[in-house]
Amino acid sequence: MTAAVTYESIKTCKQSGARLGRVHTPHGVIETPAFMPVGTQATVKTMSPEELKTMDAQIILSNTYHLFIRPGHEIVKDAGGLHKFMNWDRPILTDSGGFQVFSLSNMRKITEEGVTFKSHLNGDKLFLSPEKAMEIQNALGSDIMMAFDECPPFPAEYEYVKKSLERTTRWAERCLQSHARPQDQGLFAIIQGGMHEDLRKLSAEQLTSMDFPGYAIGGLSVGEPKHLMYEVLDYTTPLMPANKPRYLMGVGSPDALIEGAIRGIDMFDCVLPTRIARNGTCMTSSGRLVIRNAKYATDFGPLDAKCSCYTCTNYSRAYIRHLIKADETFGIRLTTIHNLHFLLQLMREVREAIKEDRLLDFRDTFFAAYGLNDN
Ligand SMILES: CCOC(=O)Nc1nc2cc3nc(NC)[nH]c3cc2c(=O)[nH]1
Repeated sequence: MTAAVTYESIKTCKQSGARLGRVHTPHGVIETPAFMPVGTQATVKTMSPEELKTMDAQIILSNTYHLFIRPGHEIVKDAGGLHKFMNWDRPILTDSGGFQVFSLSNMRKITEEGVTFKSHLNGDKLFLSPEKAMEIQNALGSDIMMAFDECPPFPAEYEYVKKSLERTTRWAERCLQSHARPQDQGLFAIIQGGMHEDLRKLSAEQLTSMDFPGYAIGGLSVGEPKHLMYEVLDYTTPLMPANKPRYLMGVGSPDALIEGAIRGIDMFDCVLPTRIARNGTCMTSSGRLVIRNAKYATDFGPLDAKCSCYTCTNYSRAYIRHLIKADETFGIRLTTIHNLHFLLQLMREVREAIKEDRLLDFRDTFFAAYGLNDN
């Protein structure tokens, strides 16, 4: 049976553990390492699909939990699936809903069967299980689905993390069993194990023995210091199959994207660029810029003189500051366009640096300009 999602290795960087690849999916190819803009409720907030294509977003992420709660996966199915519903014909990855339940819902009860929780919208009592998460993602018709997992809190007791990862493995097995359309949808498993090397190894061994088309690293970017996240990556990515995509969940600051790519990660997602854009914080090549700052009131230059995005080509800091202060939606659109373009452009430059075996040099240059040289 042809797998819906396959990984093509193009080259590895001679200077680091980074690699260039292509992820082939039913809705197109993704050049990796790649950043995935997050479209939680079937939209990357304030962006049209055409604008996302203009900045060459290759794949977007949407949330199973949110679409299950509203409008309901049956409606999306009746619309012809998520691609049709949101008019996006490139790849879509949907998460399993696990993380949202743990991070959004206040009341929840975890059992072997699944998770009972209250809707964060109206308090309705709801239930998610591996089988339910697969039913929803099948209805959405995403190209890459995530196995239903538990992301342990940080910090968490060793014994809790061990029991949790073993249940995540049993849940992954149940996802495989209930996968209705493996020929149309790739199912990625999620490696857990907290900040413990032996538990990460245990989780990786259990999951890679089940031969999923791709693997994610979960349980990170949950409040741990960045050096700890990099340490976990140092000993976890080598445990992952080299011929399958490696996806690091919830990671998206510029420095973490570069450090993750250096450690062999292929795919990233994060709400950061779109979330901080909504309060007027912009990523620029010389660090973060908070546009509300009074000093930009008469600054008629672009957000970033080195940026070629629609926002930097046509509008000034003064104008964008005015719109954000006036709570004008167009202001949020302009900062969102810029932040997404910034990260997508960064990944293009990372791929170029890998091609030329100079990713560590690129990191040093980028960090010096971005103000992250902490060595
Ligand atoms: C995106 C796929 O998500 C899942 O299905 N489970 C899952 N999601 C996570 C999302 C995360 N976001 C962050 N930081 C912002 N850390 C995350 C961890 C997980 C996870 O372990 N498991």
